[in-house]
Amino acid sequence: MSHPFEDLPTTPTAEEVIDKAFSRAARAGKAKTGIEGQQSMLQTASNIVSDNLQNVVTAWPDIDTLDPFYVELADAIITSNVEGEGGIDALRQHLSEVQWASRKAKDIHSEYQGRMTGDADTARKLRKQAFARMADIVEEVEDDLAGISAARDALKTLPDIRPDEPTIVVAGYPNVGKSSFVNLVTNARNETASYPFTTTQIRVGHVERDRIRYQLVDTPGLLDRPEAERNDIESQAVSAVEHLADAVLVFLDASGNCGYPIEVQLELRDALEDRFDAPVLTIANKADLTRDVEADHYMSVTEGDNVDGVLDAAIEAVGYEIELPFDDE
Ligand SMILES: Nc1nc2c(ncn2[C@@H]2O[C@H](COP(=O)(O)OP(=O)(O)OP(=O)(O)O)[C@@H](O)[C@H]2O)c(=O)[nH]1
Repeated sequence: MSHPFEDLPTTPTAEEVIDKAFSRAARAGKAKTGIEGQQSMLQTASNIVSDNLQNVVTAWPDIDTLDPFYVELADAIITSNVEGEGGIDALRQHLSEVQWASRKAKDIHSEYQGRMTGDADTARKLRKQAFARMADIVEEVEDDLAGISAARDALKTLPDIRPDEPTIVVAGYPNVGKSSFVNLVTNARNETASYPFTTTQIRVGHVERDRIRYQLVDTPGLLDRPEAERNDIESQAVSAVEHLADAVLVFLDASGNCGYPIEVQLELRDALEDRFDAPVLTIANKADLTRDVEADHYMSVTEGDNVDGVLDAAIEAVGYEIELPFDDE
């Protein structure tokens, strides 16, 4: 399984839908003459419009049944990446408008089909009228299709984050060694995925212990600054990450090499401790340079000192256990 927005197909524009419908209809019309030709054109155009619009809607996962992590993250991503778009509520509205247009194309067909009797000329006139109305309907949802398309593009490259997988979130100020740690323990630089989140990315790596896969999430630009400096979108992204975390590692760099005094790093740690329900462990990294700070664990990623110990502690804090069958007996 991957994330729910990965396989979304490209969204057609209103113009593409209309062009496709009318050119297919013209072809269908050539195969038959008289009234039948006109009826066949109408049937084809209506089917193409209705099906193409319906496909746009059904390609999306049911937002109401998505994990709250995805809903919140998608909302933040659409709001921050798609100009003028009002997040997931606007997306919902776009989808329901397109659904409406799909039904309307079918209605126009049934309305005109019955009337297209009599002579071929009248049938042609009615067919043209029906086409004009169908084109109007599709044009009416032009902005909705554009909105859906933009949301799809923004969400497609979401990293493969799995809300159901036990998750260790790595936090701390920039340059304290978060990505060095994630890259080392997940032992696969290329496994980390990036998501351009305004100025921010989310990096994900995986590690397996006792046949359980853990995901390590590093959110540079997000959990590495005081709450007060975050804008609304970023706060929302943080709350998405809150849903996700089963344990949090806050990295400190007491050497000050990272460029932030230890006091402000400790303030961030305290704020994260307050904010997250999951256990928060304080990790003093760069212990090869100094151990002059109180912490739960000391580590040097570059020296490979106690890196496994920290990972073990995180996994223990997650406390995830597989339920074995027959455990009760
Ligand atoms: N001496 C020492 N240097 C370290 C250690 N861990 C990381 N560094 C160095 O610290 C610098 C920053 O490390 P990163 O892993 O990029 O830090 P980060 O927290 O991921 O930084 P951002 O990507 O900005 O969020 C790099 O030059 C690392 O080589 C350590 O244990 N000891």
